[in-house]
Amino acid sequence: MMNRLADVYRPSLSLLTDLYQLTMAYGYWKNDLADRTAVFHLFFRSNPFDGGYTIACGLQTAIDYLANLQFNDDDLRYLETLTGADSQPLFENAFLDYLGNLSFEWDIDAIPEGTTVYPHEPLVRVCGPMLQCQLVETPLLNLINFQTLVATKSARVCSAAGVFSQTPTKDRVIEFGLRRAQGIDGGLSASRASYVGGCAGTSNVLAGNVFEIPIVGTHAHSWVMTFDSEQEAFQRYADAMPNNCVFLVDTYDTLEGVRRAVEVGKRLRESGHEMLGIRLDSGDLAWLSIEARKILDAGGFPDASIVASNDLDERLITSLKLQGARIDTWGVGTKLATAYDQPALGGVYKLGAIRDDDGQWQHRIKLSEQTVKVSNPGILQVRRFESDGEHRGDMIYDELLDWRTGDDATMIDPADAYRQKSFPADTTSRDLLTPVLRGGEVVYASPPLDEMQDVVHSELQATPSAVKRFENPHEYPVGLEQGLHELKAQMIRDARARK
Ligand SMILES: Nc1ncnc2c1ncn2[C@@H]1O[C@H](COP(=O)(O)OP(=O)(O)OP(=O)(O)O)[C@@H](O)[C@H]1O
Ligand SMILES: O=P(O)(O)OC[C@H]1O[C@H](OP(=O)(O)OP(=O)(O)O)[C@H](O)[C@@H]1O
Ligand SMILES: O=C(O)c1cccnc1
Repeated sequence: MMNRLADVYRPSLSLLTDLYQLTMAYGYWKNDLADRTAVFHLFFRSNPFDGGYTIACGLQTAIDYLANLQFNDDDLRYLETLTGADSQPLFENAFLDYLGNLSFEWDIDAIPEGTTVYPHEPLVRVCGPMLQCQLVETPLLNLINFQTLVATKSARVCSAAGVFSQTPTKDRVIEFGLRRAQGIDGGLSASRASYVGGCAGTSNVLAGNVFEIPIVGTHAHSWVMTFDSEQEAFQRYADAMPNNCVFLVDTYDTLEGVRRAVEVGKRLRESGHEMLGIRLDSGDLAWLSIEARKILDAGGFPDASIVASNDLDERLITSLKLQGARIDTWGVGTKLATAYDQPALGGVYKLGAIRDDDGQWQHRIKLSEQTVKVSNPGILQVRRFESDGEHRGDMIYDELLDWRTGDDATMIDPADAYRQKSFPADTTSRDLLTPVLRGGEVVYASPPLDEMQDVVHSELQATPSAVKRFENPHEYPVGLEQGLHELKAQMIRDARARK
């Protein structure tokens, strides 16, 4: 059956899940476990891009999804058609009625967008009826994994360009990735996450409309190729759009192109408009930008921007900067929007605790051959310690255990119990997980995207520079609170003894 795109991107997203969430939901319902209270954590196990940090992103999208989640009649009619191996319906009608009448009750806490986050830290904590927690595993991972990945890439690209430098520069990064993005939502989500991560704008007009992100556009080679000469192409563009003139100068001979842009720019000025700049899209971008800068300055255009594009990423930008490139606007497409060198963040969603028949919390753990992959039990929170304006370490602690704010804190590396770090009780600290839903109602007002960018900026200012470097970054200290570490070790011993 062929659907129009407008039908596929539907208002109800309750079917945007893996079937196994629904088979488990059915199982919980059949076993009278649907309403058993449980807590799950969404976390990842390693920073992307061999980097030292990650930028949390996608929460507002996730909240929007959760706040509007419902199984409508169309969804239920589809689920009714599903059959098992014996050709009998997969789900009883009474279960589908139950889904249709579900009123969601989760308490959800999450780390605000733009915050630096690290492996093993819960980005989202979902507490509520087991069935309801289970249902949202796949969509939460879908929404948070990708945007967190792209926001991290964006922060890296923007750092390389100097966007976050202490001494302000003119540098800005524009995201140009829509044509190479992973489909419609890949493009839209990438534009949002790129903006949160520090980009100044996007070429994606739909993202501009949906997220109120500044949009930016120059012109392509086809424009220049349409006319008999480059000079004519620039002039006709200036006549048509005098208030948005960035000329792409590399169709034939780049430096000749810059000289022609200057000529057209002078005529434009006579008509009361200013040429905004030129764009380089091939050749040696360092050398060409240096030469182009000289031509623009000598021609009376010291404020004209030099935009560069062509397979740029954080490493290439770093190299171009070291070569003295005079580029001030970095157009970054494919490598940013597709998170080219690491196409997925390996975020996972694991059960941390469940209430028993007597209402007592029972810790839960998932074993693995690799110690670092063993999940953390409990109702987890993250405490970030800071001193002298710098982040010093994050401690994952269990709200069910005895550690309390104001106690001395000792944390233990989950991958190596011999690595410990302590913070005296008077160390400045804050909890990262913040209430976002209570009893299914949204209690958190997402800040505007501009403010999320500011969070990225201040978070990176406070991140040790050794953690931020691209090559062999220093591992930021993240540990388990001592009591949690001991509980986990005991649970691992008990579970292995049971095998
Ligand atoms: N000075 C430089 N130092 C390092 N890499 C550079 C430099 N200048 C350009 N590059 C990068 O080198 C790669 C190749 O660029 P080049 O223009 O030679 O090839 P191209 O992309 O095939 O060109 P075209 O778009 O004309 O086909 C691009 O990723 C570009 O960004
Ligand atoms: O290189 P990216 O970071 O993805 O940036 C976007 C690219 O898209 C456009 O050209 P396109 O790639 O369509 O064609 P071209 O390579 O022939 O210029 C533009 O000129 C950039 O080069
Ligand atoms: O506006 C541009 O220059 C642009 C937009 C998308 C992709 N490449 C370039």
